[in-house]
Amino acid sequence: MTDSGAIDDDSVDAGADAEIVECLKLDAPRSFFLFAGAGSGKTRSLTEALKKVLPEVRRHLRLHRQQIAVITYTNAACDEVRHRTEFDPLVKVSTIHSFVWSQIDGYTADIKAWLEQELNNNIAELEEKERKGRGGKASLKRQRDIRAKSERLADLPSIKKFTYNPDGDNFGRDSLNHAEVISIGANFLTTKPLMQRILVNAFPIILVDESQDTHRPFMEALFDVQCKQKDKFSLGLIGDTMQRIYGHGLASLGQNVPPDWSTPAKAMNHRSPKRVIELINRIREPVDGRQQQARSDAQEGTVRLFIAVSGESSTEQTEQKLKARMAEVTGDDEWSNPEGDLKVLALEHHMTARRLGFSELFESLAVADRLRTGLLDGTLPGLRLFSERVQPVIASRQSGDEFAVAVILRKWSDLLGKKTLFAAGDDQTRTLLEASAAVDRLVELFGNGAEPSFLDVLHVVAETNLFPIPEALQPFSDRSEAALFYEVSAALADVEDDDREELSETTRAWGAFLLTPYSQIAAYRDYVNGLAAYDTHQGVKGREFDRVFVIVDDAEARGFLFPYEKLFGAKDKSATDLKNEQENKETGIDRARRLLYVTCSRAMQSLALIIYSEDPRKVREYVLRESWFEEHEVELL
Ligand SMILES: Nc1ncnc2c1ncn2[C@@H]1O[C@H](COP(=O)(O)OP(=O)(O)OP(=O)(O)O)[C@@H](O)[C@H]1O
Repeated sequence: MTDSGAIDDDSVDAGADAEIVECLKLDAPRSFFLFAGAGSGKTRSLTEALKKVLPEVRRHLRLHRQQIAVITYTNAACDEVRHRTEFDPLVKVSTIHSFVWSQIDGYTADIKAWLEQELNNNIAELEEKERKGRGGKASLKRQRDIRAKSERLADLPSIKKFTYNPDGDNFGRDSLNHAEVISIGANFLTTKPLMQRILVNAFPIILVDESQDTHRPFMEALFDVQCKQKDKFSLGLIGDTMQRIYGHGLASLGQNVPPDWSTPAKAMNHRSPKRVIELINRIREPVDGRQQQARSDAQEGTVRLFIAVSGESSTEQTEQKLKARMAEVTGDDEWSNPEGDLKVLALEHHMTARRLGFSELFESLAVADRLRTGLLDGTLPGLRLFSERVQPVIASRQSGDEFAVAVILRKWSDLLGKKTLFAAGDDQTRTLLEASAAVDRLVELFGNGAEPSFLDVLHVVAETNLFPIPEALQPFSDRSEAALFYEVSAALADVEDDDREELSETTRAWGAFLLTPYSQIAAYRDYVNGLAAYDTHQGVKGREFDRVFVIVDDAEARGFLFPYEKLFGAKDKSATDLKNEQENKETGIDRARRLLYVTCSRAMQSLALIIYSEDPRKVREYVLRESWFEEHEVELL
């Protein structure tokens, strides 16, 4: 080892990779548990092991029509593993939800039986609570739930096949929700020996990446399968308990690893510079004492903690100044370059929306539960009309790129659809001119510095038939602004039963959205397409960036799940925290510490944190006492 804590031999963990390859022998399979810190190359170990093993097992897998299953946390992680394993068809890479659905899809009668029992149990529980409980809001909610579940129960016999979309919302009569799919998969695997055999015959090796956050019931089912089928099956769990940031993970993972499992270990961090590794080691130390070493060629790196008074300073201005300050202390201009390669992380989406300038758009739609997932992943048709059709066509016309205008219109506009062009026969020129004039009308909306609302834009699209209007927006396409207010408030006033209430919530959300400035669409589009410099603390799990700027502001985050102020010593622990600590139960402070570990460990070169605190001095004292930072690395604003 060198003086600075770096290890001379960067291949010190090669033994772990060899151990994993050994486990994946089909004639003598062994399960393994690879749990190692951030940036230790876990994903890389997984893909390298696959590359080594595939040539040896290819013939066997083909002959027995088998595959190796890799379960990852996000679709992006799936793409990464597929890419790294060169899209080998013998490796089935999927997210947990799509994997489980692929196992249970088609077992309609069994799903019906499960759901019938589940609904009956739920209804009985609710009725019992209703008998014991008092009236008021909770009772009304229980009654609504009982009605909805009873209706679903009554509908069951007529369902021919269940539907499920692993990547979206599932609200249809015959659809299953995400939690149900996981529970059904876990239940079938533990209670139906045939399902276990089918699984193991299809996938003699299952590797689960980010297993610390993989859904508890399914993890327990996999342990059960492994225990019963260990001579034919290898289960590989990869992850880091310190990076468990979602409530649905199996908290006890890693505590009772069966003695016949292999437990390869990795000690090196290949991602971060020495100073960042020192910091994340300090943050981790009280949890499990695991410490990482830097590579021999690791840079020194820079970390800074800025502390501001919460609620007092304009965050945008403060953060701009701090980026400039980081450029100064690191000598790296990318920090202050507005187009620079920098990732800014805030806890909640509304915090990033505010900083990127699409707060009104975001807040108006985020209130509706049914719209939230689509809002965050950019799949709401009502928004895509603007983000994927209107916005690009206006930008192309404004920049004089007529080729791009034509491509967008051909792809999305009914005016240039095959049917319309065919019907126009020899008169196609007129149709083309009509479409072009419609685009002109859109562009005119922005003349003389005007700032149209989404409703103004929707009106032009509807009047010109430029693009089809998504269902959610159809009720508004011929409403004036005044009528829209009336429409939305009328829908609200008419709340009576469950369905109406849900409908009115979405209607109100779309109505409020349409009244917000259209100019916010560009920033929103960049954000959901991953092109913005901002992301959330949870959203960057598994990823890495040269420069990372972490924003911590409990007041702005509005939540209670990650109380950073308590973690940083600015606020005292509550009586419940102390009681939980005594009973060895998880506290919010534990959760905040793990999330902080995840965000800080993304940095490949330099890292800045800004904490907006009610008591900056206490924060400073705490981080110095805990040796997270040195004096010169902490700046009070
Ligand atoms: N043996 C190695 N030699 C050189 N670079 C490596 C090695 N292993 C991993 N890396 C690099 O280190 C970085 C982190 O690797 P990887 O993303 O696989 O880590 P991880 O353990 O999955 O991280 P995390 O848990 O923090 O998401 C990547 O840039 C990867 O290419």
